[in-house]
Amino acid sequence: MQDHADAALEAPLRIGVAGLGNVGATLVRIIQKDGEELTRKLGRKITVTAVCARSRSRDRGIDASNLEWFDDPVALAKSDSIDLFVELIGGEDGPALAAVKAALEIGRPVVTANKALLARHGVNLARAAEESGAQLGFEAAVAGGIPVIKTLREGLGSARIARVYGIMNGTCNYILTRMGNEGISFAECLADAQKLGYAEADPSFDVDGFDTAHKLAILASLCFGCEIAPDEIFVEGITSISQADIKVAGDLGYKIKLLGIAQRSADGIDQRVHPTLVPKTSAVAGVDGVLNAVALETDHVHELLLAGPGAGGPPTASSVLSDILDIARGTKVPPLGVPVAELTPYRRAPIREHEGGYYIRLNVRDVPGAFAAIATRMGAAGISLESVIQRPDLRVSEPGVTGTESRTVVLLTHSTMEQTVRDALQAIKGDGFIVGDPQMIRIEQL
Ligand SMILES: NC(=O)C1=CN([C@@H]2O[C@H](COP(=O)(O)OP(=O)(O)OC[C@H]3O[C@@H](n4cnc5c(N)ncnc54)[C@H](O)[C@@H]3O)[C@@H](O)[C@H]2O)C=CC1
Ligand SMILES: N[C@@H](CC=O)C(=O)O
Ligand code: NA
Repeated sequence: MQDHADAALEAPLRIGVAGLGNVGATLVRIIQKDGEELTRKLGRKITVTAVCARSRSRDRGIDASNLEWFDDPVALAKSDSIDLFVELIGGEDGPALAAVKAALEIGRPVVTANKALLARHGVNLARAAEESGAQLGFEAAVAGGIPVIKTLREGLGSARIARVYGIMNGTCNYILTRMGNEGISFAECLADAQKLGYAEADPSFDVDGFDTAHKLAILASLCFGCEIAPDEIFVEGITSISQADIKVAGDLGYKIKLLGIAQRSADGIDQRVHPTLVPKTSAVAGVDGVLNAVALETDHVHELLLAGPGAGGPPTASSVLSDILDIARGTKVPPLGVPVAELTPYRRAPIREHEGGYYIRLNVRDVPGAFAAIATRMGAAGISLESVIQRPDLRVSEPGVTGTESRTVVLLTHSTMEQTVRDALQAIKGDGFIVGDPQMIRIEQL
């Protein structure tokens, strides 16, 4: 009791928030609404005293009457009128970078949800934080509301992690889930994800896989103690996934998820992001809609799966708030789990050919000899097929081809080297028996 009474006498923690969009405005609303309860929990008052936003007149559902307004995020970051700076502008460079750097350089704690910024500049920002003794929190940057950064920095601090994988983009998971469950088009699902505040300002970061890659690069650094290396990641997005793929995969016992996977090997670290067929019985297959899941395979606790909301204003703002509370409590942790000098240079595992099963969808011309030619190419490459399915009911339109000229054929391969599959498909395409490009999706037996 006495401790709390003493702590209540501490000066309030004055927070400055730059960026009052979806996450920023939600954060301010939550702190304004729950302020008294937070103060009771913490034994110290926390309050948003200053903000920086593009428009002063927009109604964001917040009480702006006592807020100091800044037009320049760097001026806010450096202002003596705040104790902690929150960056919710977004973007890997520009004002977000300038403001975060400015705050850290003067020893001011920073909380950000900006994974693009951290993937690109995380090591330098962690170094700046270390040099000035400032704390840098970014729980919201990876898997929205799931406390995965805290788990890695604190809970699993001593574990050796062999592999981290998961669903790390709420927008893509939401799109794939609704396309599958409701048969809605990709474009309509994306528009809804945007309306719900899940998507990035530029949604191509979501659907082309780069947002997942940013998060994976940050996770890989925390898991493996290496530098952050977003450019070393193989990235494939979900824009080529059709209703037909989701339907056939479902009939074969799989769901399609956009996974990020980072794996330690004797030669380095392998990181990849791509749509993946996962068995319906796997834990990640049950993670639908805007939910994310991160699986951590460790030496002692084996597999740990953390699941929860991956995007949206309230869960993201709640992760920002939990970083704020940690900083208010005086928790001190190196941003990347270890001092920057301890990070090992990122070493990409040599282009080890990916080996696994493949889902291949072809639009096969309705002419004699087509199937025999495909089977011959597969056999010659030594690719063993688990199943071959003809789906005349499912047509994937290709420019210039009417429905009756081709039929959808799906092949599932047994474990094969990726290059072998690619070469065989190239040869099949060269034979002229298929229309358009083959669809190829990796299968993971999780
Ligand atoms: N929306 C989500 O579910 C999640 C978002 N994030 C990250 O949180 C950050 C914010 O995301 P959202 O709120 O969704 O984006 P948003 O686009 O809704 O909000 C960003 C706001 O910053 C403002 N802004 C731009 N330049 C500015 C400047 N120079 N000064 C002041 N304000 C400026 C924009 O006008 C906008 O209102 C991004 O880094 C995003 O990647 C992270 C996890 C989840
Ligand atoms: N656009 C992102 C937001 C959270 O990081 C997503 O959809 O996951
Ligand atoms: Na998180």
